[in-house]
Amino acid sequence: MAEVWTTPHRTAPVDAVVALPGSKSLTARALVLAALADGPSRLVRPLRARDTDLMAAGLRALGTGIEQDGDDWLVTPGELRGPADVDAGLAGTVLRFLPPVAALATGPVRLDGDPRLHERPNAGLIAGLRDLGVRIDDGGRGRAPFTVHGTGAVRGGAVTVDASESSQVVSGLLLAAARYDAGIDLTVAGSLPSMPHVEMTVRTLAEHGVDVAATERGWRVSPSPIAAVDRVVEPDLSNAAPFLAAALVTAGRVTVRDWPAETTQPGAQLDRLLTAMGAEVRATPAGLQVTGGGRIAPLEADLGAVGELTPVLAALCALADGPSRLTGIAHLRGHETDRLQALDEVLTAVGARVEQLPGGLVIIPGPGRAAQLDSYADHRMVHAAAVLGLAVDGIEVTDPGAVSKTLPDYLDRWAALVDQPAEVGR
Ligand SMILES: O=C(O)C1=C[C@@H](OP(=O)(O)O)[C@@H](O)[C@H](O)C1
Ligand SMILES: C=C(OP(=O)(O)O)C(=O)O
Repeated sequence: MAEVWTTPHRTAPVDAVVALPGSKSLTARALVLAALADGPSRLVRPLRARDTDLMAAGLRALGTGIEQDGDDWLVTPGELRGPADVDAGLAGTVLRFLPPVAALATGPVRLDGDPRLHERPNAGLIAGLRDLGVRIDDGGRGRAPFTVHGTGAVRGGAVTVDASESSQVVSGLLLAAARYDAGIDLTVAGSLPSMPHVEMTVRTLAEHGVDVAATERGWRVSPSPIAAVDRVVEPDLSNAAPFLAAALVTAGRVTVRDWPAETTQPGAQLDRLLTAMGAEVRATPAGLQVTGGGRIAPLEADLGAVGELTPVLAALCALADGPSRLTGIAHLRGHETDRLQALDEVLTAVGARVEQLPGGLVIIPGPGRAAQLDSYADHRMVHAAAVLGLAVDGIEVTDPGAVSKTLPDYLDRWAALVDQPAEVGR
Protein backbone atom coordinates (compact mmCIF):
# COMPACT_ATOMS: atom_id res chain seq x y z
CA MET A 1 0.00 0.00 0.00
CA ALA A 2 1.13 3.56 -0.77
CA GLU A 3 3.02 5.15 2.12
CA VAL A 4 1.32 8.45 1.39
CA TRP A 5 -2.30 8.57 0.25
CA THR A 6 -3.64 11.61 -1.54
CA THR A 7 -7.28 11.63 -0.53
CA PRO A 8 -9.75 12.22 -3.36
CA HIS A 9 -11.28 15.68 -3.50
CA ARG A 10 -14.89 16.04 -4.65
CA THR A 11 -17.39 18.81 -4.27
CA ALA A 12 -20.03 17.46 -6.70
CA PRO A 13 -22.71 15.42 -4.90
CA VAL A 14 -21.95 11.72 -4.41
CA ASP A 15 -24.82 9.32 -5.00
CA ALA A 16 -24.03 5.77 -3.98
CA VAL A 17 -25.22 2.62 -2.26
CA VAL A 18 -22.56 1.14 0.03
CA ALA A 19 -22.38 -2.43 1.40
CA LEU A 20 -20.08 -2.94 4.36
CA PRO A 21 -18.49 -6.02 5.95
CA GLY A 22 -19.36 -7.33 9.40
CA SER A 23 -19.09 -5.49 12.71
CA LYS A 24 -15.74 -5.70 14.48
CA SER A 25 -17.39 -5.65 17.88
CA LEU A 26 -20.00 -8.30 17.08
CA THR A 27 -17.42 -10.53 15.39
CA ALA A 28 -15.14 -10.33 18.44
CA ARG A 29 -17.94 -11.29 20.83
CA ALA A 30 -19.18 -14.06 18.54
CA LEU A 31 -15.68 -15.57 18.33
CA VAL A 32 -15.09 -15.51 22.08
CA LEU A 33 -18.48 -17.01 22.93
CA ALA A 34 -18.17 -19.62 20.16
CA ALA A 35 -14.81 -20.67 21.63
CA LEU A 36 -16.31 -20.99 25.12
CA ALA A 37 -19.50 -22.70 23.94
CA ASP A 38 -20.72 -26.25 24.45
CA GLY A 39 -20.45 -27.24 20.77
CA PRO A 40 -19.35 -26.11 17.29
CA SER A 41 -20.92 -23.12 15.57
CA ARG A 42 -20.86 -21.14 12.33
CA LEU A 43 -20.28 -17.41 11.95
CA VAL A 44 -21.70 -16.01 8.75
CA ARG A 45 -20.19 -12.77 7.38
CA PRO A 46 -17.67 -12.24 10.19
CA LEU A 47 -15.41 -9.24 9.72
CA ARG A 48 -12.08 -10.30 8.24
CA ALA A 49 -9.65 -7.58 9.24
CA ARG A 50 -6.58 -7.27 11.44
CA ASP A 51 -8.45 -7.03 14.76
CA THR A 52 -10.72 -10.01 14.17
CA ASP A 53 -8.00 -12.12 12.55
CA LEU A 54 -5.87 -11.50 15.65
CA MET A 55 -8.80 -12.53 17.86
CA ALA A 56 -9.18 -15.75 15.89
CA ALA A 57 -5.43 -16.40 16.02
CA GLY A 58 -5.38 -15.82 19.78
CA LEU A 59 -8.24 -18.24 20.36
CA ARG A 60 -6.55 -20.81 18.11
CA ALA A 61 -3.35 -20.45 20.16
CA LEU A 62 -5.44 -21.37 23.22
CA GLY A 63 -6.77 -24.54 21.57
CA THR A 64 -9.90 -23.46 19.68
CA GLY A 65 -10.53 -24.79 16.18
CA ILE A 66 -11.41 -21.96 13.78
CA GLU A 67 -11.64 -22.86 10.12
CA GLN A 68 -12.68 -20.93 7.10
CA ASP A 69 -15.58 -22.28 5.05
CA GLY A 70 -16.14 -19.93 2.12
CA ASP A 71 -16.71 -16.56 3.79
CA ASP A 72 -17.83 -18.20 7.05
CA TRP A 73 -15.88 -19.23 10.12
CA LEU A 74 -16.54 -22.62 11.69
CA VAL A 75 -15.60 -22.57 15.37
CA THR A 76 -14.98 -25.76 17.36
CA PRO A 77 -14.29 -25.26 21.05
CA GLY A 78 -11.29 -27.16 22.39
CA GLU A 79 -9.72 -27.62 25.78
CA LEU A 80 -8.18 -24.25 26.63
CA ARG A 81 -4.47 -24.61 27.22
CA GLY A 82 -1.16 -22.82 27.58
CA PRO A 83 1.65 -22.16 27.18
CA ALA A 84 0.62 -19.78 24.47
CA ASP A 85 1.57 -16.41 23.03
CA VAL A 86 -1.19 -14.03 21.96
CA ASP A 87 -0.51 -11.08 19.64
CA ALA A 88 -3.16 -8.44 20.35
CA GLY A 89 -1.76 -6.04 17.71
CA LEU A 90 -3.50 -2.77 18.55
CA ALA A 91 -6.88 -4.38 19.24
CA GLY A 92 -8.60 -3.31 22.45
CA THR A 93 -11.00 -6.22 21.99
CA VAL A 94 -8.16 -8.77 22.06
CA LEU A 95 -6.40 -6.93 24.91
CA ARG A 96 -9.51 -6.99 27.12
CA PHE A 97 -11.53 -10.02 25.93
CA LEU A 98 -8.80 -12.69 25.78
CA PRO A 99 -7.23 -12.48 29.27
CA PRO A 100 -10.50 -13.56 30.97
CA VAL A 101 -10.53 -16.55 28.57
CA ALA A 102 -6.82 -17.23 29.08
CA ALA A 103 -7.51 -17.47 32.82
CA LEU A 104 -9.46 -20.65 32.04
CA ALA A 105 -6.53 -22.25 30.20
CA THR A 106 -4.18 -24.77 31.74
CA GLY A 107 -0.84 -22.96 31.55
CA PRO A 108 0.65 -19.51 31.08
CA VAL A 109 -0.61 -17.21 28.31
CA ARG A 110 1.51 -14.21 27.37
CA LEU A 111 -0.18 -11.28 25.66
CA ASP A 112 1.73 -8.62 23.73
CA GLY A 113 1.17 -6.41 20.71
CA ASP A 114 2.17 -3.23 18.87
CA PRO A 115 4.27 -0.60 20.68
CA ARG A 116 1.17 1.56 21.20
CA LEU A 117 -0.62 -1.39 22.85
CA HIS A 118 1.87 -1.00 25.71
CA GLU A 119 0.32 2.41 26.39
CA ARG A 120 -3.33 1.33 26.26
CA PRO A 121 -4.81 1.24 29.78
CA ASN A 122 -5.61 -2.16 31.24
CA ALA A 123 -5.15 -1.86 35.01
CA GLY A 124 -8.89 -2.24 35.63
CA LEU A 125 -9.02 -5.63 33.91
CA ILE A 126 -5.85 -6.95 35.54
CA ALA A 127 -7.01 -5.90 39.02
CA GLY A 128 -10.46 -7.37 38.40
CA LEU A 129 -9.08 -10.73 37.29
CA ARG A 130 -6.75 -10.83 40.31
CA ASP A 131 -9.71 -10.22 42.62
CA LEU A 132 -11.43 -13.19 40.97
CA GLY A 133 -8.47 -15.42 41.86
CA VAL A 134 -6.32 -15.21 38.70
CA ARG A 135 -2.51 -14.81 38.87
CA ILE A 136 -1.13 -12.26 36.40
CA ASP A 137 2.44 -11.02 35.95
CA ASP A 138 2.44 -7.52 34.50
CA GLY A 139 5.57 -6.12 36.11
CA GLY A 140 3.31 -3.70 38.01
CA ARG A 141 2.55 -1.76 34.80
CA GLY A 142 -1.18 -2.44 34.46
CA ARG A 143 -0.59 -2.77 30.71
CA ALA A 144 0.67 -5.18 28.08
CA PRO A 145 2.84 -7.19 27.88
CA PHE A 146 1.63 -9.48 30.69
CA THR A 147 1.22 -13.17 31.41
CA VAL A 148 -1.98 -14.77 32.66
CA HIS A 149 -1.21 -17.93 34.64
CA GLY A 150 -4.23 -20.07 33.85
CA THR A 151 -4.95 -23.05 36.06
CA GLY A 152 -7.92 -24.45 34.13
CA ALA A 153 -10.51 -22.86 36.42
CA VAL A 154 -11.41 -19.43 37.81
CA ARG A 155 -13.09 -18.97 41.19
CA GLY A 156 -15.17 -15.95 40.09
CA GLY A 157 -17.67 -14.23 42.38
CA ALA A 158 -18.04 -10.61 43.49
CA VAL A 159 -15.71 -8.02 42.01
CA THR A 160 -15.62 -4.24 41.69
CA VAL A 161 -13.87 -2.90 38.60
CA ASP A 162 -12.69 0.45 37.30
CA ALA A 163 -13.78 0.61 33.65
CA SER A 164 -13.59 4.40 33.32
CA GLU A 165 -10.85 4.09 30.69
CA SER A 166 -12.55 1.36 28.65
CA SER A 167 -15.91 -0.39 28.70
CA GLN A 168 -14.10 -3.42 27.28
CA VAL A 169 -12.97 -4.26 30.83
CA VAL A 170 -16.60 -4.96 31.74
CA SER A 171 -17.38 -6.73 28.46
CA GLY A 172 -14.32 -8.96 28.71
CA LEU A 173 -15.16 -10.14 32.23
CA LEU A 174 -18.85 -10.69 31.45
CA LEU A 175 -18.10 -12.68 28.28
CA ALA A 176 -16.09 -15.39 30.06
CA ALA A 177 -17.87 -15.31 33.43
CA ALA A 178 -20.43 -18.06 32.84
CA ARG A 179 -17.47 -20.45 32.74
CA TYR A 180 -16.16 -19.28 36.14
CA ASP A 181 -17.02 -21.51 39.15
CA ALA A 182 -19.18 -18.87 40.84
CA GLY A 183 -19.96 -16.81 37.73
CA ILE A 184 -19.51 -13.10 38.39
CA ASP A 185 -21.21 -10.35 40.36
CA LEU A 186 -19.58 -7.31 38.80
CA THR A 187 -19.90 -3.83 40.25
CA VAL A 188 -18.73 -0.84 38.24
CA ALA A 189 -16.83 1.78 40.25
CA GLY A 190 -16.97 5.24 38.69
CA SER A 191 -17.90 6.13 35.14
CA LEU A 192 -18.49 3.67 32.31
CA PRO A 193 -18.11 4.84 28.70
CA SER A 194 -19.51 3.11 25.61
CA MET A 195 -22.72 1.76 27.19
CA PRO A 196 -24.06 0.44 23.86
CA HIS A 197 -21.04 -1.86 23.67
CA VAL A 198 -21.80 -3.24 27.15
CA GLU A 199 -25.43 -3.70 26.11
CA MET A 200 -24.12 -5.54 23.04
CA THR A 201 -22.21 -7.89 25.36
CA VAL A 202 -25.26 -8.50 27.56
CA ARG A 203 -27.50 -9.11 24.53
CA THR A 204 -25.01 -11.49 22.91
CA LEU A 205 -24.62 -13.46 26.15
CA ALA A 206 -28.41 -13.81 26.45
CA GLU A 207 -28.52 -15.09 22.85
CA HIS A 208 -26.12 -17.83 23.98
CA GLY A 209 -28.49 -18.85 26.78
CA VAL A 210 -26.41 -17.24 29.53
CA ASP A 211 -28.29 -15.93 32.56
CA VAL A 212 -27.13 -12.31 32.80
CA ALA A 213 -28.96 -9.75 34.94
CA ALA A 214 -28.48 -6.04 35.56
CA THR A 215 -27.84 -5.16 39.20
CA GLU A 216 -27.85 -1.76 40.88
CA ARG A 217 -24.35 -0.83 39.69
CA GLY A 218 -23.35 -3.68 37.42
CA TRP A 219 -24.23 -7.11 36.10
CA ARG A 220 -24.44 -10.66 37.46
CA VAL A 221 -23.70 -13.71 35.32
CA SER A 222 -24.67 -17.15 36.67
CA PRO A 223 -22.33 -20.08 36.10
CA SER A 224 -23.63 -22.24 33.25
CA PRO A 225 -22.65 -23.77 29.95
CA ILE A 226 -22.62 -21.33 27.01
CA ALA A 227 -24.88 -22.57 24.22
CA ALA A 228 -23.38 -22.79 20.73
CA VAL A 229 -25.22 -20.45 18.34
CA ASP A 230 -24.89 -20.02 14.58
CA ARG A 231 -25.05 -16.32 13.77
CA VAL A 232 -25.01 -13.84 10.93
CA VAL A 233 -22.88 -10.81 11.78
CA GLU A 234 -24.46 -7.38 11.14
CA PRO A 235 -22.58 -4.87 8.96
CA ASP A 236 -20.21 -2.55 10.86
CA LEU A 237 -22.18 0.64 11.45
CA SER A 238 -19.21 2.54 12.91
CA ASN A 239 -17.36 1.98 9.65
CA ALA A 240 -20.42 3.39 7.87
CA ALA A 241 -19.65 6.80 9.40
CA PRO A 242 -17.22 8.17 6.79
CA PHE A 243 -19.39 7.00 3.89
CA LEU A 244 -22.51 8.61 5.33
CA ALA A 245 -20.51 11.74 6.15
CA ALA A 246 -19.66 12.03 2.44
CA ALA A 247 -23.33 12.74 1.77
CA LEU A 248 -23.21 15.74 4.09
CA VAL A 249 -19.92 17.09 2.78
CA THR A 250 -20.94 16.93 -0.90
CA ALA A 251 -24.68 17.60 -0.47
CA GLY A 252 -25.14 14.15 -1.98
CA ARG A 253 -26.86 10.90 -1.05
CA VAL A 254 -25.42 7.70 0.41
CA THR A 255 -27.32 4.56 1.37
CA VAL A 256 -25.71 1.89 3.56
CA ARG A 257 -27.19 -1.51 2.78
CA ASP A 258 -28.59 -4.01 5.31
CA TRP A 259 -28.85 -1.42 8.10
CA PRO A 260 -30.36 -3.41 10.98
CA ALA A 261 -33.79 -2.26 12.15
CA GLU A 262 -32.73 -2.95 15.73
CA THR A 263 -29.16 -3.16 16.99
CA THR A 264 -26.90 -2.47 19.97
CA GLN A 265 -24.18 -1.05 17.71
CA PRO A 266 -23.33 2.57 18.63
CA GLY A 267 -23.30 3.40 14.91
CA ALA A 268 -27.11 3.30 15.06
CA GLN A 269 -26.83 6.74 16.67
CA LEU A 270 -25.48 8.17 13.42
CA ASP A 271 -29.13 8.63 12.49
CA ARG A 272 -29.66 11.10 15.36
CA LEU A 273 -26.22 12.72 15.14
CA LEU A 274 -26.19 13.31 11.38
CA THR A 275 -29.74 14.64 11.56
CA ALA A 276 -28.53 17.13 14.18
CA MET A 277 -25.81 18.15 11.70
CA GLY A 278 -28.36 18.93 9.01
CA ALA A 279 -28.72 15.67 7.11
CA GLU A 280 -31.98 14.10 6.10
CA VAL A 281 -31.87 10.49 7.30
CA ARG A 282 -34.39 7.88 6.13
CA ALA A 283 -34.75 4.15 6.58
CA THR A 284 -35.41 2.82 3.06
CA PRO A 285 -35.88 -0.76 1.82
CA ALA A 286 -32.30 -0.61 0.50
CA GLY A 287 -30.82 0.55 3.83
CA LEU A 288 -30.17 3.75 5.77
CA GLN A 289 -30.15 6.71 3.43
CA VAL A 290 -28.44 9.97 4.31
CA THR A 291 -28.94 13.07 2.16
CA GLY A 292 -26.94 16.23 2.66
CA GLY A 293 -28.61 19.59 2.24
CA GLY A 294 -25.57 21.71 1.43
CA ARG A 295 -25.04 23.02 4.95
CA ILE A 296 -23.31 21.21 7.81
CA ALA A 297 -24.66 22.35 11.16
CA PRO A 298 -22.33 22.46 14.16
CA LEU A 299 -22.72 19.77 16.81
CA GLU A 300 -22.97 20.02 20.60
CA ALA A 301 -22.95 16.46 21.89
CA ASP A 302 -21.80 14.16 24.65
CA LEU A 303 -20.20 11.33 22.68
CA GLY A 304 -19.28 9.21 25.73
CA ALA A 305 -21.53 6.39 24.62
CA VAL A 306 -20.37 6.45 21.00
CA GLY A 307 -16.69 7.39 21.30
CA GLU A 308 -15.56 5.52 18.22
CA LEU A 309 -17.69 7.82 16.02
CA THR A 310 -15.73 10.88 17.21
CA PRO A 311 -12.99 11.16 14.54
CA VAL A 312 -15.44 11.31 11.61
CA LEU A 313 -17.88 13.58 13.47
CA ALA A 314 -15.00 15.89 14.44
CA ALA A 315 -13.98 16.10 10.76
CA LEU A 316 -17.56 17.11 9.91
CA CYS A 317 -17.43 19.70 12.71
CA ALA A 318 -14.35 21.24 11.08
CA LEU A 319 -16.43 21.71 7.91
CA ALA A 320 -19.54 23.00 9.70
CA ASP A 321 -20.81 26.57 9.63
CA GLY A 322 -20.24 27.26 13.32
CA PRO A 323 -18.34 26.09 16.41
CA SER A 324 -18.94 22.61 17.81
CA ARG A 325 -18.39 21.15 21.25
CA LEU A 326 -17.84 17.40 21.73
CA THR A 327 -17.70 16.15 25.33
CA GLY A 328 -17.67 12.97 27.43
CA ILE A 329 -14.71 11.48 25.56
CA ALA A 330 -11.73 11.57 27.95
CA HIS A 331 -11.30 7.82 27.39
CA LEU A 332 -10.38 8.48 23.74
CA ARG A 333 -6.92 9.43 25.00
CA GLY A 334 -6.34 5.68 25.49
CA HIS A 335 -7.58 4.56 22.07
CA GLU A 336 -5.40 3.60 19.06
CA THR A 337 -3.79 6.98 19.64
CA ASP A 338 -4.67 9.86 21.94
CA ARG A 339 -7.55 10.82 19.66
CA LEU A 340 -8.17 14.22 21.26
CA GLN A 341 -4.56 15.24 20.68
CA ALA A 342 -4.49 13.71 17.17
CA LEU A 343 -7.74 15.44 16.16
CA ASP A 344 -6.44 18.73 17.52
CA GLU A 345 -3.30 18.38 15.36
CA VAL A 346 -5.12 17.27 12.22
CA LEU A 347 -7.97 19.77 12.32
CA THR A 348 -5.57 22.59 13.13
CA ALA A 349 -3.38 21.57 10.18
CA VAL A 350 -6.34 21.88 7.80
CA GLY A 351 -7.24 25.34 9.07
CA ALA A 352 -9.67 24.90 11.99
CA ARG A 353 -9.15 26.24 15.49
CA VAL A 354 -9.34 23.59 18.19
CA GLU A 355 -9.47 23.77 21.95
CA GLN A 356 -8.80 20.59 23.88
CA LEU A 357 -10.89 20.08 26.98
CA PRO A 358 -9.78 17.42 29.49
CA GLY A 359 -12.51 15.18 28.07
CA GLY A 360 -13.52 16.82 24.83
CA LEU A 361 -12.94 19.18 21.93
CA VAL A 362 -14.16 22.58 20.84
CA ILE A 363 -13.84 22.90 17.06
CA ILE A 364 -14.08 26.24 15.26
CA PRO A 365 -14.02 25.85 11.47
CA GLY A 366 -11.64 27.96 9.40
CA PRO A 367 -10.80 28.32 5.72
CA GLY A 368 -9.55 24.89 4.62
CA ARG A 369 -5.92 24.43 3.64
CA ALA A 370 -3.92 21.57 2.14
CA ALA A 371 -1.92 19.50 4.60
CA GLN A 372 -0.04 16.26 5.00
CA LEU A 373 -1.61 14.40 7.90
CA ASP A 374 -0.47 11.37 9.86
CA SER A 375 -2.66 8.32 10.35
CA TYR A 376 -1.38 7.92 13.93
CA ALA A 377 -1.70 4.15 13.20
CA ASP A 378 -5.43 4.77 13.72
CA HIS A 379 -7.97 3.54 11.17
CA ARG A 380 -10.51 6.14 12.20
CA MET A 381 -8.02 9.02 11.79
CA VAL A 382 -7.65 7.89 8.14
CA HIS A 383 -11.44 7.93 7.80
CA ALA A 384 -11.50 11.46 9.26
CA ALA A 385 -8.78 12.66 6.88
CA ALA A 386 -10.70 11.25 3.92
CA VAL A 387 -13.83 13.18 4.93
CA LEU A 388 -11.77 16.39 5.22
CA GLY A 389 -10.18 15.68 1.83
CA LEU A 390 -13.54 15.67 0.06
CA ALA A 391 -13.93 19.36 0.94
CA VAL A 392 -10.31 20.50 1.12
CA ASP A 393 -8.06 19.96 -1.88
CA GLY A 394 -4.57 18.56 -1.21
CA ILE A 395 -5.06 16.38 1.86
CA GLU A 396 -2.48 13.60 2.13
CA VAL A 397 -2.20 10.88 4.76
CA THR A 398 0.98 9.05 5.70
CA ASP A 399 0.71 5.37 6.64
CA PRO A 400 -2.89 4.90 5.48
CA GLY A 401 -2.48 1.13 5.93
CA ALA A 402 -3.79 1.65 9.47
CA VAL A 403 -7.22 1.05 7.93
CA SER A 404 -6.45 -2.69 7.91
CA LYS A 405 -7.51 -2.74 11.57
CA THR A 406 -11.20 -2.95 10.66
CA LEU A 407 -11.64 -2.33 6.91
CA PRO A 408 -8.59 -3.41 4.89
CA ASP A 409 -9.92 -2.22 1.51
CA TYR A 410 -11.13 1.14 2.81
CA LEU A 411 -9.03 3.15 0.33
CA ASP A 412 -10.50 1.29 -2.66
CA ARG A 413 -14.01 1.65 -1.31
CA TRP A 414 -13.49 5.35 -0.73
CA ALA A 415 -12.08 5.83 -4.23
CA ALA A 416 -15.09 3.98 -5.64
CA LEU A 417 -17.49 6.20 -3.69
CA VAL A 418 -15.82 9.36 -4.88
CA ASP A 419 -15.41 8.16 -8.48
CA GLN A 420 -19.14 7.73 -8.46
CA PRO A 421 -20.29 4.19 -9.13
CA ALA A 422 -23.80 3.29 -8.06
CA GLU A 423 -22.64 0.44 -5.81
CA VAL A 424 -19.64 0.27 -3.51
CA GLY A 425 -19.20 -3.46 -2.90
CA ARG A 426 -19.15 -5.70 0.09
O1 LIG B 1 -16.50 -3.54 23.12
C1 LIG B 1 -16.19 -3.12 22.00
O2 LIG B 1 -16.27 -3.83 20.97
C2 LIG B 1 -15.73 -1.73 21.86
C3 LIG B 1 -15.92 -0.85 22.90
C4 LIG B 1 -15.46 0.55 22.85
O3 LIG B 1 -14.27 0.62 23.61
P1 LIG B 1 -13.98 1.75 24.74
O4 LIG B 1 -15.05 1.63 25.78
O5 LIG B 1 -12.61 1.42 25.20
O6 LIG B 1 -14.07 3.06 24.02
C5 LIG B 1 -15.18 1.01 21.42
O7 LIG B 1 -14.57 2.26 21.41
C6 LIG B 1 -14.34 -0.01 20.69
O8 LIG B 1 -14.08 0.41 19.39
C7 LIG B 1 -15.09 -1.34 20.60
C1 LIG C 1 -11.35 2.25 19.91
C2 LIG C 1 -11.38 1.38 18.89
O1 LIG C 1 -10.84 0.14 18.88
P1 LIG C 1 -10.38 -0.88 20.02
O2 LIG C 1 -11.33 -2.04 19.93
O3 LIG C 1 -8.99 -1.28 19.63
O4 LIG C 1 -10.44 -0.18 21.34
C3 LIG C 1 -12.02 1.76 17.61
O5 LIG C 1 -12.16 0.87 16.74
O6 LIG C 1 -12.40 2.93 17.42
